[in-house]
Amino acid sequence: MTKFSELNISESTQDSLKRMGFEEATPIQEGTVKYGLAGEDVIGQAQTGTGKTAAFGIPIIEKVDTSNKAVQALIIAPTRELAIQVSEEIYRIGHGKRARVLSVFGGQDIGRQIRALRNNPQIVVGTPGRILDHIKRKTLKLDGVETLVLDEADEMLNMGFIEDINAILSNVPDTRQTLLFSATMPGPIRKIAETFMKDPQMVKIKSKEMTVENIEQFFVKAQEREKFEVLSRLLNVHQPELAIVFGRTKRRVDELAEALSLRGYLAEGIHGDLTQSKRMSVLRQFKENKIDVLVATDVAARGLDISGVTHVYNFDIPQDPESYVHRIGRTGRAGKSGVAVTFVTPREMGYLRVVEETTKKRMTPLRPPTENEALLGQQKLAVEQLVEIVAKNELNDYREMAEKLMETHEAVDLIAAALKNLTREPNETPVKITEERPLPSRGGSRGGDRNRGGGGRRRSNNFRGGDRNRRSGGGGGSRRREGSRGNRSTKQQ
Ligand SMILES: Nc1ncnc2c1ncn2[C@@H]1O[C@H](COP(=O)(O)OP(=O)(O)OP(=O)(O)O)[C@@H](O)[C@H]1O
Ligand SMILES: [Mg+2]
Repeated sequence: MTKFSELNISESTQDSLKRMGFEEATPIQEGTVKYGLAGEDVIGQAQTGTGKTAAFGIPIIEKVDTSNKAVQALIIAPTRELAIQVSEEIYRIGHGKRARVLSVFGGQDIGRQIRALRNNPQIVVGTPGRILDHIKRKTLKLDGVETLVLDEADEMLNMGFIEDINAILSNVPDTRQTLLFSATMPGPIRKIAETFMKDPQMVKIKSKEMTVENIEQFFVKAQEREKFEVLSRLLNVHQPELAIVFGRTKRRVDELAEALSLRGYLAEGIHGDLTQSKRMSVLRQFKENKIDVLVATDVAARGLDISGVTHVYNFDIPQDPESYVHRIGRTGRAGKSGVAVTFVTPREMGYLRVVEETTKKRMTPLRPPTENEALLGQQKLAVEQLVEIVAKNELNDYREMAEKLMETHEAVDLIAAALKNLTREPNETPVKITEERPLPSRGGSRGGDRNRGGGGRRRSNNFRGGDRNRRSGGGGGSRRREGSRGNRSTKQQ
C-alpha cells in the first residue's frame, strides 16, 4: 500500500482524504493518479469497491483551478444515483480546495439545474441525456473542459447512450484528457472506448479473480416456483444487516418487493420506472437502515456504494457475467466482507458455469434451508434481542408487572411467549410472483459454451417489464424488526 503523500498530491487534498478516513491509496489509485496528474488518458480496471471514484477524483481535484469559472472536468455516469454519489465523493475530496461540484440528471427540475450551472461549477457530474440537454440549451459550456471521465462506460453503452456520448464529446475540446473506469471491460467496450481516447495508459489491477476475495460466493439450485420460499428462508437464516435482491425485470422487482413486504420484511424496490424522488427516498431509507432489503434491477444498482450491505441475492441469475460481477460487488466493498447467493434453475446451470469461467471463481453450492432451520435462525435472533434488552437494564417499569405475572404463570412459559412474540415464524401469506421464463438454454449443465451470441448486443433485461408503477406501502412491517438493528450482525451462510 502506498501513502497518499507519496503520490505527489497537495496537502489540502491529503487532508481531505484523511478526513474521509482514507489512509492509504488503493492499488487502482496508486496506479492511475500519476497518469491522471500528467494529463494522460487512462483506462482503469479494478475490482468492485476498490476506490475507482477517487482514482479519477483525486487528479481532477488536484488539477482544478478554483479561480477559473469554466467547467474544467465533466464526468458522465449511467444513472442519476451514481451521478449524485460520484459528485458527493469528489466534493469531499475537494473540500480543502473548495472546488465547486454539481450533479445534473434527468428527473430533477431543469430550472434549478440551470440556476446552479450559472454559479460556475468547475466540475460537473451527470447522466448523458441531461448533459446533452444542457448543451443544447447552452446552459452548459464545455470548451474549458480538460478532463472527461466515463464512469461505468460499458453500462452506458449497454443502455444505448453511445450517440449521446458521441454528441457530448463533440462539444469537448480535443485536447482533453479522457479517463475511463469500470470493474469489467468486455472486449467490444474496450475497442469503442479506445476510439474516444489517445494512447490510453491501461491500468489493470491484476488479481486472480475478477471478484474481490472478501465476498463468499454461493449458488442455490431451485425451481423457478420454489425460489421465493428459498429466499425467505435464506433471509431468516442469514439475518442480513442490509441485503440487496436482484431481479431480472422491473415487474419482477415490483412483485418481489411487494411479496417481501407482505411477509414482514422491510423491503422496497428500485428501478428506472420510478420517479426520481421515489428512487432517492428508497435509497435514503436503505442507507438509514429503515429498509433492510433493497430489491433492484442491474441498472439501478450499478456502481452504488452503500456501506453495510452484507448480502446480495441474485434471485434471477444475470444474463451476462459482467452483470454478475457488478451485482455482487455491492457487498464486500472497501475491504469489508460479504456474502453473495445466486439462484439458478436447473435449466440455467450453463449460465452459472459461464459466470464462473469469467470470474475465475467457483461458487459453493448451498442447500436451501429447511423450514425448521429458518425458524431456528429467527429464534436465535429473538434470544439475542431478549438478552440485549436485559443487558440494557431499562426494565424498571416492567418488573412489577412481571412479578405479578409470575404468580399465575410459569417463568419458562412467559419467556417462551416473549420469544415467540419476537420471532418471525414461517409465514404462509400468499404472495404473487409471476414465473419468469428461464434464460434460453446454454446447452447442458456443464456449460462452458464460450461461443455465446450477443457479445455487443444491447441487453434487454432492464428494458422489459416496467408496465406498472410500483404500489407503495405494502404494510406488514413486523414489530420485531423495529429497533433491532444493533444486534443483527450475526452472519451465517
Ligand atoms: N484509499 C481508500 N481508503 C479507504 N477507503 C476508500 C479508499 N478509496 C475509496 N474508498 C472507499 O471505498 C468505497 C468504494 O469506492 P468506490 O465506490 O470508488 O469503488 P469502485 O471501485 O468505483 O466500485 P464499483 O466498481 O462498484 O463502481 C467507497 O466507500 C470509498 O469511499
Ligand atoms: Mg465506481
